[in-house]
Amino acid sequence: MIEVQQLTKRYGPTLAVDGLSFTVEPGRVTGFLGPNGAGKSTTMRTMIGLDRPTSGRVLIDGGPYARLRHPLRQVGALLEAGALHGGRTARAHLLGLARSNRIPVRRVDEVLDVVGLTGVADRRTQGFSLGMTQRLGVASALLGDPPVLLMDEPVNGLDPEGILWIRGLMKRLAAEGRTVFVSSHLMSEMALTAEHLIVIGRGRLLADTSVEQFVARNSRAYVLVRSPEPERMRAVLAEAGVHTDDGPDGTLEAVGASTETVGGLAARHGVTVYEISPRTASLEDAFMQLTATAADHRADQGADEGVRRP
Ligand SMILES: Nc1ncnc2c1ncn2[C@@H]1O[C@H](COP(=O)(O)OP(=O)(O)OP(=O)(O)O)[C@@H](O)[C@H]1O
Repeated sequence: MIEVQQLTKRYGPTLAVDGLSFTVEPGRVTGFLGPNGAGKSTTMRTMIGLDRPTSGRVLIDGGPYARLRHPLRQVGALLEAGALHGGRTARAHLLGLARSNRIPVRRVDEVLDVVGLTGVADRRTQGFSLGMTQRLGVASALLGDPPVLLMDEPVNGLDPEGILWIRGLMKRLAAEGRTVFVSSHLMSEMALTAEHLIVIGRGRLLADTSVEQFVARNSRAYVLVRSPEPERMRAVLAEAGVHTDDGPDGTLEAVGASTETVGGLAARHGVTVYEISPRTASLEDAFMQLTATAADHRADQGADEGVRRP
């Protein structure tokens, strides 16, 4: 379990993380979402002691990271791809980590197998593609068989096969009872991988919710109506108790009605329509809306303005 308690991190005038509190539970993948610059990487770095909080704290399984006796056996982290010593082979890199962290060396072959790098284990990493480097990063994170895993944008740079692989891996690790905390700036990616979501903007908590609830609340279904007489159409729909919002290019969005209802009403009242089509707002739209007021550019702004609460 990871407990973030009133975490604040300031870099000079920039408030990167602003009084953030949430808990990451074991046994499920928790997605950590926010637009660029929201404070995700900073939060994750403070979790493993790479950044010191300005105030507040993070507890990993009840204690601060600095006090963990065998950090690599308690927390595995994939934070920056590419931070490798290029002259070494993948196997040598993992053996070095295993030895310095008192991890049995047999784990090296096990994790190479898990990430699919057995065939290139004795090649120097400087020739590795981004995808292979990312896989080696995952192998390093898994080396100590840790109960807590942190991954910062793990699908970045991966091809479609690599993306499927990492999604499956994260779900498997969570199903084994581990705490799996994964950041992304893509809602659609998290909807496919995570069970729970922590959404932040400008360093503040915007939502702490199950993916199911987020989808149910935010996948707004409506019928798009294109008509040369939109105001008549709006009046007819209103009389039937159907609320309309303005859509793009003079269209109407009939909320919560079926295409049959809208088409039937138009025919009965002789309103000309060119298009009646069912639509669903995408999760990405919902995420953008949630975080819109919390976009970056905060260095010169008051920290309290414009942030929506869940
Ligand atoms: N070492 C640093 N020095 C100064 N400012 C920093 C530093 N690290 C991060 N910041 C600033 O803190 C804010 C949060 O950055 P952070 O990288 O944590 O966001 P993020 O959500 O991970 O974004 P991204 O998705 O772009 O990685 C940004 O305004 C960033 O410019």
